[in-house]
Amino acid sequence: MPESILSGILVCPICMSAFPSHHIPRWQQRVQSRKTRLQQFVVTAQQMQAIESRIFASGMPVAALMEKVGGLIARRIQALYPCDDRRSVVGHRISQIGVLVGPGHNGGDALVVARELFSRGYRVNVFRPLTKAKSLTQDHFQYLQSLGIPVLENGLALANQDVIVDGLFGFGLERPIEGELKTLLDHINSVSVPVVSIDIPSGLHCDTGQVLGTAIQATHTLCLGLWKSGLLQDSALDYVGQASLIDFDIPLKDIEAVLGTPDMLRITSQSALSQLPLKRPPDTHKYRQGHALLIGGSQRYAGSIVLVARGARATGVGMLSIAVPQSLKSWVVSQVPEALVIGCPETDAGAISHLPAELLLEQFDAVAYGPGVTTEASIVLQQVLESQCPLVLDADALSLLAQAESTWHHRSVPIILTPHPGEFRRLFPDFAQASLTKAEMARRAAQEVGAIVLLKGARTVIADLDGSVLVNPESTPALARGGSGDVLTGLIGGLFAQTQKSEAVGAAVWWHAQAGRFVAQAATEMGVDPMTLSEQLLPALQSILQAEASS
Ligand SMILES: NC(=O)C1=CN([C@@H]2O[C@H](COP(=O)(O)OP(=O)(O)OC[C@H]3O[C@@H](n4cnc5c(N)ncnc54)[C@H](O)[C@@H]3O)[C@@H](O)[C@H]2O)[C@@H](O)CC1
Ligand SMILES: [K+]
Repeated sequence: MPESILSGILVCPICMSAFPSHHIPRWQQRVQSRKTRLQQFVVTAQQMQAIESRIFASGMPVAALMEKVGGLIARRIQALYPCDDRRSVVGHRISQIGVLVGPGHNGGDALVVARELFSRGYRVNVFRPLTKAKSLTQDHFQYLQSLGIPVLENGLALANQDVIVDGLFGFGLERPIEGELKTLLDHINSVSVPVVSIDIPSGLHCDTGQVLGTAIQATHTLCLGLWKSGLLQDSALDYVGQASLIDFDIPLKDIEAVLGTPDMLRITSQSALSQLPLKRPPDTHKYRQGHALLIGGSQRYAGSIVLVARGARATGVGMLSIAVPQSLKSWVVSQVPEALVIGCPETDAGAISHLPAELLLEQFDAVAYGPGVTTEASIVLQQVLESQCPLVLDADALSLLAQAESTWHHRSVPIILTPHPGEFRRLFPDFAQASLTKAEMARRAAQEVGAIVLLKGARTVIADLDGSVLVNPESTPALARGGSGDVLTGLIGGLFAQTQKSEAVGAAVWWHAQAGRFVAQAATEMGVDPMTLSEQLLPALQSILQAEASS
């Protein structure tokens, strides 16, 4: 497909779309769209079993599926760790692979992988710590022995391999790993041999991501078929390593039959880019592009409101108003010259005491309130809650909200809460339980109060009022830094003012995380300060759009 370059963006010469790929053949589009949708689904062990049962009931033999999956895993491992054929000195080639085999079908997969890699020239050593096995797994083991593939007597010898394949337990793990097995896994974790885990790192709970006794710290996790919920939990991140999906062509109809309207979805580039960049009608004017009001700042935390404003500015919002303590007004004007800055009466400590009566909140399409306001600003909270305006509440506003009466619950106009885990605990003590996943905590909170709840973390989740949850699967620890949340609040406020759609919240979270990754790549994780982050929001988005257009 020929492409022309306009202002540095790859565009289709036929219709000038930034996505020339839409002219690819229909069958290819169907395959592409299936792959895109597949990346969005998240399942529990029970749901995966139900999907698997449907496939088997439709006639797919269990052994055939295992063979197919094992072959795909072997190919991926071969690409990650090419075999040392002694003819090449390029790349990280390896010769010895140790395969840890469990009693169930995760172990069966591992045995197919072992056999395939053996046939492709790798030296393979298998270790099977538990002798009882499901019959298919046992059959594979018997065949593997007949091929002369060595079986290790002692699992500690796995530490001498170039790479370890972990096929001990998958989604069938049902109790904590103890005794000799625990010693073995702890030993594997203590040596610096790369580990590729099949489906999930052995020891992680498939649904909650909690460690049952101990768990493998994988270098790569090759998740089979559909993303398992446990891999998307903050607590799993130390174990999962680099995670990717092995698509073994599960029919969409079986996924849809089991998941129905999915109650949890991963945010993907494709889903976020269906929102971003926001489309502007050619004949638009500034008042049609949303008017956002940002309320924040105090003498003590003066800079936060500027970071919010810089986030909002990147969204292209038509009009930006900013309410700050009177004493900060001229400085904020100098930082955000395009904004209408409103000086508010302030307390002795330099916080906003109340919003001026002439400031009509109803004229705004969204109000973002909270960063830097201190916990003195409780009158302002009442004023914004009583307005008929969509609200984004963050930072100190959430601490104030935790002390407020519950009259704001199920407000008729949207309200978006953006707590980090500490703020969430103060707001929703009943739902902040270690036994619940973050998604479940956010879901219960959202339904209890009738608000969109964005619970921050390494894997931020967003719960909507209808019980659905989005999880952002890619981010960077570089964003764990004072002020980066202010930029996010601005992004949400700016996007929501223009769209009035809850999808804007997921798009903002994705954009913020991708910008963090973009800056970290150019300037290391240390370089992701909130000012730089806010400056790079648009270059990051542009770079992703270009990559998508040329792929
Ligand atoms: N879902 C799918 O569509 C597919 C799944 N496959 C594989 O099958 C796996 C699931 O297989 P299984 O259901 O057999 O489960 P697992 O292979 O995870 O293991 C279950 C076995 O381990 C035992 N076990 C559980 N916890 C234990 C513990 N703490 N200590 C000792 N033994 C313990 C159980 O009694 C059972 O025998 C997946 O993770 C995946 O690797 C693939 O083969 C093909 C397709
Ligand atoms: K595993």
